[in-house]
Amino acid sequence: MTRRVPVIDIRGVCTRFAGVSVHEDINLVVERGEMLGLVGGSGSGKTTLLREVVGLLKPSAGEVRLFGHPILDPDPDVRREVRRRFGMLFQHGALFSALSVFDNIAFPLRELRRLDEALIRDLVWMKMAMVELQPEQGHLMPAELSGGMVKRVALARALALEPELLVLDEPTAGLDPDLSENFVELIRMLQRELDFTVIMVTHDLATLAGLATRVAALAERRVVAHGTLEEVMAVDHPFTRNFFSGLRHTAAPGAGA
Ligand SMILES: Nc1ncnc2c1ncn2[C@@H]1O[C@H](COP(=O)(O)OP(=O)(O)OP(=O)(O)O)[C@@H](O)[C@H]1O
Repeated sequence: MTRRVPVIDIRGVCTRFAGVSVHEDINLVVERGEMLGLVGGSGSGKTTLLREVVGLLKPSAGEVRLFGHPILDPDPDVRREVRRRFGMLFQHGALFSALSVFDNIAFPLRELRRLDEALIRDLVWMKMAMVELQPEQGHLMPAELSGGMVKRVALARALALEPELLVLDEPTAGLDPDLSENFVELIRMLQRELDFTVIMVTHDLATLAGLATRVAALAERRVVAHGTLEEVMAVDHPFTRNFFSGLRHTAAPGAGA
């Protein structure tokens, strides 16, 4: 029987900045269709790990493989092929401020695919419809958008190449609870429809409970808990006790599993 290649395979990753260790021997596997929520205290290295997953940062030791290939494969053709298979929504620099909504969403299509403009237009409009934006909103500039719209445009851009993997850094940060809930529902609906895999960093318990099928907790430079939300909540560690204390007092989480 052949084993399915994991979407993300983080192997023995160690990260040091100027001699200070942030990660020591991180090992995590994300299988196809999973939505992994990464949690951890401030400065525990969550965003750094996401940057290593997408190849923006090289770990000091160990490696990250996406779809069976090292994200930093020496062959540029392999790197480009892997790059086309994931989309990302990072908290900072979510949109290019000098580009319209349309051009933001078209950006990865122009950068990583050779397509004619008529096809790009159709694809951009399709992605806009997916995130409930009207075609006439395509000419708006990022500064003219509400916080919720910025998130939806950034999501449309992350989905432009029909990725198999979506990488989300604090997807609901800065949204009020209603907008946050709508955005979580939109991601959940799109995931059911498009069947992509997700890795996300979040501080928000509602986002975690609403989306994550698995959770990994980073503390003391390591993964201290990994499993379903219920399993991770049950781990007796100072970080998990503190982080989940709010959830324990509310109704059972409606995890996206
Ligand atoms: N490029 C860098 N150079 C030096 N130190 C860095 C760099 N990037 C991150 N760090 C340090 O690594 C540690 C982890 O940072 P990171 O942003 O990954 O944490 P985080 O868990 O995402 O935190 P938060 O929840 O506050 O966003 C921090 O101490 C940070 O100062």
